[in-house]
Amino acid sequence: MKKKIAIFASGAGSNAQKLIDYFRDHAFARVSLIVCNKPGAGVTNIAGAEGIELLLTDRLSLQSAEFPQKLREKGIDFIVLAGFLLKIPTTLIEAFPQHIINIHPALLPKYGGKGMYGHFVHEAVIAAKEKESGITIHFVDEHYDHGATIFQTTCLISGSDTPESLAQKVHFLEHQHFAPVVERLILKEL
Ligand SMILES: Nc1nc2c(c(=O)[nH]1)N[C@@H](CN(C=O)c1ccc(C(=O)N[C@@H](CCC(=O)O)C(=O)O)cc1)CN2
Ligand SMILES: NCC(=O)N[C@@H]1O[C@H](COP(=O)([O-])[O-])[C@@H](O)[C@H]1O
Repeated sequence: MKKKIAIFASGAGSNAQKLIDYFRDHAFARVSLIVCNKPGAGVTNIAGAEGIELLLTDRLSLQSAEFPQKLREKGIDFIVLAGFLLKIPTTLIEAFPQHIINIHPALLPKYGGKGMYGHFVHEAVIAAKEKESGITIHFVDEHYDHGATIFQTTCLISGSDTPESLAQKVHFLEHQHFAPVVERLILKEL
């Protein structure tokens, strides 16, 4: 039986699309659910185009005692956060211990925590005149961007880089590395 991946996303969904493409016809895993808290977000259109079940949620529903059971009933094995902007509650973390991972568009522990998402991250990195940035893939714990690091890789920042050009460099790294890292985690438990 293939492992079932649920992608949690709130935005455009470029990482979700890369994960879906990577695990299409994959030997031992597939993306079977997309969870989103923003009706109309780009990722909801990807769910429709790909014929993948979409579960719309909100802060209250996510925190309900029923939510983890809902995912279990759908046979979800792994939860992958790809630009999801709500805090994952301990109820869900305890229901999926070491099976919830997140990608952050910077080199944690710097530039993480509440308020550090999307363009806010790249603006802070550029404002600090950092010489490099990158991505961090980590397990999710009850705090933002605090769980154990699984993978990190970097990109150089030039003097002419803007938050927008840095975002493009970081997206390139995300699209290259996220799916293979997810695959290696799943492979470990087969
Ligand atoms: N328990 C955890 N939940 C989540 C984590 C995590 O590490 N532990 N990672 C985030 C993703 N993320 C950074 O990688 C992140 C997302 C959002 C925020 C944030 O400040 N959100 C705002 C609300 C934004 C909105 O609703 O538009 C807030 O909490 O006020 C910080 C970091 C996903 N969940
Ligand atoms: N702190 C969380 C955070 O900032 N996540 C970031 O949101 C973007 C989502 O892009 P996408 O919707 O195109 O995949 C990605 O760059 C991801 O690292």
